[in-house]
Amino acid sequence: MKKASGISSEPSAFIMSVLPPVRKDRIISQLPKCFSKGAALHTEDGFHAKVKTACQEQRTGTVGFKISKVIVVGDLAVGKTCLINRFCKDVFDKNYKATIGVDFEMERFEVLGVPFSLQLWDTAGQERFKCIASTYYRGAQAIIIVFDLTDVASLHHTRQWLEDAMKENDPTNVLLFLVGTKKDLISPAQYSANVQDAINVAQEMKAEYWAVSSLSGENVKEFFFRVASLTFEANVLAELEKSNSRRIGDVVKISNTTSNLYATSKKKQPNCCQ
Ligand SMILES: Nc1nc2c(ncn2[C@@H]2O[C@H](COP(=O)(O)OP(=O)(O)OP(=O)(O)O)[C@@H](O)[C@H]2O)c(=O)[nH]1
Ligand SMILES: [Mg+2]
Repeated sequence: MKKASGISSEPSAFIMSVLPPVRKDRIISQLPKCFSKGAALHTEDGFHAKVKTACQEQRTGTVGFKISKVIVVGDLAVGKTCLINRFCKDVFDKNYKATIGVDFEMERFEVLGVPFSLQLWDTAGQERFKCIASTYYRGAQAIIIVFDLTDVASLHHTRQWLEDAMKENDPTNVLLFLVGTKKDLISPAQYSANVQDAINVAQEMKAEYWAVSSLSGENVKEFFFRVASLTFEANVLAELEKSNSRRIGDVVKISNTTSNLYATSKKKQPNCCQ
């Protein structure tokens, strides 16, 4: 895993230029299903119609060149590093090696024919490294809050992890995921007895809930495909919104009218055009 030290947390042209090509098994042509309808960011069957049309017509603006930042937080040893390593490298290490500060992995996808990259930031759960790790929280488009399905205290601590991560981020612009790991270590009966508690926490946070196992790989790919798809969808919708407001701004300039409608849209114009 690449060490993050000395590397800016912002996407850079340098990183874009050294990206490997999109792997065949990272091509997403349909919106993957949510894990639980009780705690999902949305339960539509497919991508938003506007997003599908924009992709078909190649009107996705800068999305194809963007790298979206995703941070992974949660208590020590809940399985954050194993989750990322299972998805990115298809490996699992049963020995615990604490993350020191942060690491990151880059994953390239192709969603509805458009290239899309995620930068996955793996942060340290140990208290003594929290200070370094939290300096990398800023600018996240998605936050994955991880807990261990066999350790109920780690579920309770997720609220604090979310609060800390949100201090550095804009709540209206970030997608939240709550992930329970080590599903292989609990019986189906234990799982059923506790799942509602986790779903309640996810609903309270307005997060999408997933339960996974990095040892067996259960739900890991499905989960990251969902993260990539929903982050992509949000990016395209934001891009369309931006281009619509630019178009309204153009009308203001040409017609030079002072009607209420245009007066409102004029506020959206960038300073340089006023
Ligand atoms: N059985 C099982 N063990 C797991 C799973 N995921 C992680 N582990 C084990 O849990 C321990 C901690 O995993 P890590 O991924 O290093 O935990 P972490 O959250 O990154 O820990 P920090 O870096 O200290 O914050 C390791 O011994 C892993 O092998 C899983 O899905 N199933
Ligand atoms: Mg780790």
